[in-house]
Amino acid sequence: MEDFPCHLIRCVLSPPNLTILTSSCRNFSIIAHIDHGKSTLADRSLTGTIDKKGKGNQQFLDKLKVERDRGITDENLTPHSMIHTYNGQRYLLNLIDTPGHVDFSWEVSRSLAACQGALLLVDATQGVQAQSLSVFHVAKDRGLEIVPILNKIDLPAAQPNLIAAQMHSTFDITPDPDPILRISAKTGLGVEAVLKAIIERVPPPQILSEGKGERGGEGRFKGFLFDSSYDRYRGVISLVSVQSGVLRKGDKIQSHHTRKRYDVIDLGIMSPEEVSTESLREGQVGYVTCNMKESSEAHIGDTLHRVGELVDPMPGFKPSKAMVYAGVFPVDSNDFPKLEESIKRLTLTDRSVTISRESSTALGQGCRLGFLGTLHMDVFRQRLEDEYDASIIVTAPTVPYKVVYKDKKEKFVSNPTDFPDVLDSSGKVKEVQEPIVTASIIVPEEYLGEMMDLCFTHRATAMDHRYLDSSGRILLTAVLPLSEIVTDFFDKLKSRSSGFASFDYEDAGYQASNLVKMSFLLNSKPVDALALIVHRSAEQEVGRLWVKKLHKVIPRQLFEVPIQAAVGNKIVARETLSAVRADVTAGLYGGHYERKLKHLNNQKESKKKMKRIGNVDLPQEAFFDILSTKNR
Ligand SMILES: Nc1nc2c(ncn2[C@@H]2O[C@H](COP(=O)(O)OP(=O)(O)OP(=O)(O)O)[C@@H](O)[C@H]2O)c(=O)[nH]1
Repeated sequence: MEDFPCHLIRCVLSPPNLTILTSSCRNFSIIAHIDHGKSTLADRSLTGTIDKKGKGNQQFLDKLKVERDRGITDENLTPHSMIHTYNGQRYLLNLIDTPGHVDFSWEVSRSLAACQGALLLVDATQGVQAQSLSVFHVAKDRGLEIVPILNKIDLPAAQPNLIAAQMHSTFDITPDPDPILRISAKTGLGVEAVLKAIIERVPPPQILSEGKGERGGEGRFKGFLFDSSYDRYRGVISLVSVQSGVLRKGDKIQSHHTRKRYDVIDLGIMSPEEVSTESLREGQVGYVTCNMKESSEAHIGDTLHRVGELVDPMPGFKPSKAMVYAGVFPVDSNDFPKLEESIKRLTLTDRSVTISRESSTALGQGCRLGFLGTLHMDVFRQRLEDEYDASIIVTAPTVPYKVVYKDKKEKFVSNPTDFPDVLDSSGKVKEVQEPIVTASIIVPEEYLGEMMDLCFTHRATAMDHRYLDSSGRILLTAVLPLSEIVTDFFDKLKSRSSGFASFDYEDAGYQASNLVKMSFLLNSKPVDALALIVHRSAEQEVGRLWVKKLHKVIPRQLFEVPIQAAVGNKIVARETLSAVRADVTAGLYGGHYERKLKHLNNQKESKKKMKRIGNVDLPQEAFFDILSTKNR
């Protein structure tokens, strides 16, 4: 029998001598759109009370503006454990938090991998939003038991019947008997039924009996590392879901991925604060500290085992994949060490950001950062701006393009400077592919036209829409190139729908595309830092737009400067910056007209010469104006 003593849970939450069967463990998460009541329900169900100061409200206030605007919840995944008695039997309920946005799909799926069920929470006044829909799909694909819940039914504006119908059709729920629970997390109405549903509907963790361990009788220890955090004094704190066996203090463990070995210093459960226990057993979810110094050593999705007791690793481990890249440079290049330090400090708590150094002739030394998505980038940028108090230049985001060669080799290119020049002339390149996403937009029907138009102008394909309910809310889906949504798509979506549209997207792989590298020439000389990758159909438009922008910010020179946008050898757009006219005849009083003409002709000649050999220096401010995403 797989019993385990819960020494410390017992002290905090339950009577002495408590033992719990693995079959009485329930690991679940709550998936919800921002403000639909996730924290309130977690507080209410796990502690039975709501902190008067309102933990939910605290989180509400702590949230970065960008997180609120874009509709995501805190990306800190902390499990909470509690004991609940039902029908005379005690159950250990582990709530594993999940980020609400699919930018973090990798984090969503890793935290869902540690669960067997998910509470799908929908606000009865707001209805289903795009974020709830995409996280729902991830949970469904993982085969989790979904418990649909309608929250905030106490509010006068609640429309429980209408929203329930919306949930039936959107989530493909059979209405008879209706599995949707109707609750008010705030007043506590119906919350008891939620706990009952977790116990009755969510299956217990499946114990994978690996070979017997050295301790005989216990299966081999196998832990799934699904999150980690960093503490200045204790190093890396890993959150682990125990798949089989037992882990105790002092055990020697090994990472399957890195093969590095560690000594377990402390372990325990989260209830909701860390509560140290003697052991973590199969079915349990808890924290482990060992002598792991760097957060980069904790690979999310990795399998941990006891040294010398090999186990089959958990399937599907893949390191996080950056989907959006941007360069970050200090405005004053002397500040680079300080900027790098701030970035490193931030990545201690957000390991999904990739960093490499980048140097640009125009902007000096900087870092190239890779993010999971656009929102992740915006959140990181805002944190960086808060942390690092000098100005930074964040270059326009790019996505990782895939260059496929005729000899079947593939190369990922995320910096336009490395993009092949003119595909046809090299002869080696077969095609270029770009990442695409499946986008979902939920919007009232009167904005459907605007939304379709927006998608069309961003190269959408496979556009489809359907009504979610009788109140006229529509789900619009489309396949869009990721590069089209990394800049200002979200802002346009919000302004063209008067703020009513909610938007989310999922990775949909790669697709061949007619992409070209656009270079910009100042006085016929290319400026590397300005190169862009654009779709062939937009080359004229983008070229014209950019030369106009450059024309505005480049200071006039003593000679005329052509500003050109080129694709290969073809100039697609041009503006001419006129010369500053120095009045060379100003000092000539009287005299013959031909004397003046001679001076003017001399000036013309020397300007021609200057133009031939002259370099146009772009001042730092001009780069700031042009490259900064804020001005795009
Ligand atoms: N009237 C009413 N208000 C509720 C209910 N549940 C939550 N709220 C309120 O809705 C707001 C958002 O609730 P949260 O629990 O913070 O929502 P959340 O989904 O966790 O949001 P984030 O933490 O920001 O992601 C708070 O002001 C809550 O007090 C409910 O059942 N009824």
